[in-house]
Amino acid sequence: MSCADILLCMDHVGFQRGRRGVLHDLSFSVNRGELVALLGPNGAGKTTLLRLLLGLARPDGGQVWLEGQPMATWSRREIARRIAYVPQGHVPLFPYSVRDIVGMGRLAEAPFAPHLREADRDAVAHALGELAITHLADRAYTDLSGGERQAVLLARALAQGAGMLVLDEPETGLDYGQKQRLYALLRRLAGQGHAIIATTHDPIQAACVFERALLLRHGRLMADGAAADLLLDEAMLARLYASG
Ligand SMILES: Nc1ncnc2c1ncn2[C@@H]1O[C@H](COP(=O)(O)OP(=O)(O)OP(=O)(O)O)[C@@H](O)[C@H]1O
Repeated sequence: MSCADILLCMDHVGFQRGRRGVLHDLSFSVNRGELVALLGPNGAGKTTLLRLLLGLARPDGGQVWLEGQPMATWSRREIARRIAYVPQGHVPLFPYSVRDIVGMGRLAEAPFAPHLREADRDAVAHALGELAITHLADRAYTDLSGGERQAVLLARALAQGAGMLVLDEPETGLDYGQKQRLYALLRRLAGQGHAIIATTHDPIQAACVFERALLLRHGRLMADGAAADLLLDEAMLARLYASG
């Protein structure tokens, strides 16, 4: 597989924790405009795979490529300008306002700026509006519900302005309305050319929202194909989620 002209590419990637193999010989690529769901049982290696895609962990074998260059050659700031990450279960330390948290998404653009510039403030306002949380802008992040915090982290990722979004179980804690807005937003962003990869534990919902699915089991890629084909196939889901 050639990774030269591809946005993000994994080429025969393996990853170990101690002596235990967590990911084995993974090869796939994600291009601009793709909306990709990553599914697999608990412990399959989904979060680990995302960490490799973000350059937060290094493979023990194979190579991760970003825009045709090995991930290890990019600086953290260069990666942050290209990939925004919404992690699982973020624990806040300080009572920053929602506006400040979302504004932190602009740091990759202007890390040494003493204040947000007008373009940054516009990006923050736009992101708050997209997630329908403008009314929370002056509230302390630490005082919000889990679902509200999740929406704030999504807004921060959006404000970052990166071309790729990596989301770890983004619908966790969101109510029905917020989930529908999230899915509509992801589809809109993909339509505008963003590449999006998100883990989820809901295959039926993912079949409706995502175009492509990657199925991971015991750290191996079991299938990579059209989400509606893979995720509405009961035999496929039974194999993916079989115990043991
Ligand atoms: N810090 C760590 N130290 C040792 N092993 C770890 C660590 N983090 C994860 N693992 C192991 O690596 C494997 C993959 O974990 P990972 O979190 O990537 O799975 P996951 O598919 O995201 O699971 P879930 O759906 O439960 O979030 C699991 O067996 C897990 O126990």
